[in-house]
Amino acid sequence: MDESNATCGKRLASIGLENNEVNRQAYRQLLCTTPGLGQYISGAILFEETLYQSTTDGKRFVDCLEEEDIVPGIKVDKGLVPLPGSNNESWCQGLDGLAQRSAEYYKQGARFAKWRTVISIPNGPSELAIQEAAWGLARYAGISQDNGLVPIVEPEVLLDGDHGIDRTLEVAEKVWNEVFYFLAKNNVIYEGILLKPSMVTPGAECKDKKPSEVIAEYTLRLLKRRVPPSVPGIMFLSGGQSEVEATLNLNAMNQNPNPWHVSFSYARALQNSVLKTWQGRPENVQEAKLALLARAKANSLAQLGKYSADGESDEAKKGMFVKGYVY
Ligand SMILES: O=P(O)(O)OC[C@H]1O[C@](O)(COP(=O)(O)O)[C@@H](O)[C@@H]1O
Repeated sequence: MDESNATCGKRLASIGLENNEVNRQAYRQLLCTTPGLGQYISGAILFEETLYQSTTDGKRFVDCLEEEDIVPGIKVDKGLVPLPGSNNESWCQGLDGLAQRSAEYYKQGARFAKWRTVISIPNGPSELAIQEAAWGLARYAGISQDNGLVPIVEPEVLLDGDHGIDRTLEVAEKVWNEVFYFLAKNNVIYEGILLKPSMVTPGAECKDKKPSEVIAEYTLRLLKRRVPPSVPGIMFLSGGQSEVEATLNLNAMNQNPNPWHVSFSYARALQNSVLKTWQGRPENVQEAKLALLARAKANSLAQLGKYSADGESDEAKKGMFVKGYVY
């Protein structure tokens, strides 16, 4: 639930709400005060505004989460900007002043951090963009650990493009190669990081769609080739997949043993039916909380390999990919 204000605005616009602090607070309040959520969710990434925000009754969101045994985290990157000298690619800002900000976030209750950068397959990816993404993630990870925060390392390989699944695997291998190279150079402790990768899927516009079993097989192949077993957890992003697709893919990955805890850190694939149920109306809040619990439970089962899609709604099966989506 760490959407930057611009991204949160897109989510609110999808249900006809204005992007202002009151509406963002109302939405985050719905999420943070869902009783029982802690049975299925162990951490929540917050945007800076939310870390310092309270409910309308004056209770800090951080305290609401802690009561549910949900560990609060903080998105620390400052977003994407064009990367000069590249093929219309981007780089992620936020290293300046990061040590001081991280120390402040820790005081406010954050115990982990997130930095999201992106790699575009149709635009290259150029060596420069991959190196820049990897270096930024590694520098951020070192600074986070130095300030007591567990860094989530997120180089998102975007879904955009008509390439097949083999091309995604090839690019993802390159990206994780560089990421671990620079993590090592920065003396980052592997036992104290979490990864947030994209699943290895065909591009969104590729005609050759693949079933969950194949996506799971490719994604695990990537992880086994590139991720040391000392890394404790892999929390996937959903990247525009439908809620059901993201859950089925995670479930398929957990059908067989692997050295990590393979789980989820979804935004859209947890929140879509919640938003659609809520519609910004106070009378829908209870039902929206139930929708959140249902998605959280489904993914909690999937990280044990025990999920079945029987009875899922049509809304949950709708894809959320938007071509050229810029956060
Ligand atoms: O905060 P940003 O940079 O706008 O990122 C957008 C979203 O990307 C994520 O990292 C992954 O989201 P999805 O699961 O929707 O792909 C979220 O945590 C975040 O809200």
